[in-house]
Amino acid sequence: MASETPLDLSRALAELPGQALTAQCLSYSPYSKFRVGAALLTTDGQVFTGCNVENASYGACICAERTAFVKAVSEGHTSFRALALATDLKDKFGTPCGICRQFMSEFGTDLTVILVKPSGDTRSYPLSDLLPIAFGPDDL
Ligand SMILES: O=c1ccn([C@H]2C[C@H](O)[C@@H](CO)O2)c(=O)[nH]1
Ligand SMILES: [Zn+2]
Repeated sequence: MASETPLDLSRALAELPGQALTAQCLSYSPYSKFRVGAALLTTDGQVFTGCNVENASYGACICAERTAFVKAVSEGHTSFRALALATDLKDKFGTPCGICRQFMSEFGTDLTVILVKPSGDTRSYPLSDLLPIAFGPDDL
């Protein structure tokens, strides 16, 4: 396969918010009614989507971000470029919970996290800004 060009990367990044919004449609959230979607871009240009999946045993709920990461890692991917996160919040940007920040940081804190409003508005942060001085694999 040909190596990824900068044009491919900018197109992949531009498409990621829409893919997170599409993934949000599959949210299984009958308890919180808080619908979340995620789209995760690997460094080799593949995209894995995820949504939050809730459970009658509330503690068993899994967030959209971790759904996307578990799908990707279980298919052999451990190198990631960006994750887009879509919520229904209109007046502010929804942000990843603490567990997800830690979970994502396992695979590198240079990940770009793209927050997405229902309007399609975005705001991006390096994961290292969302989880400074993280505890990670190099600390063990
Ligand atoms: O970044 C977040 C924050 C929350 N949730 C989910 C967990 C639960 O299903 C619902 C309410 O917390 O939203 C996510 O998927 N991602
Ligand atoms: Zn979370």
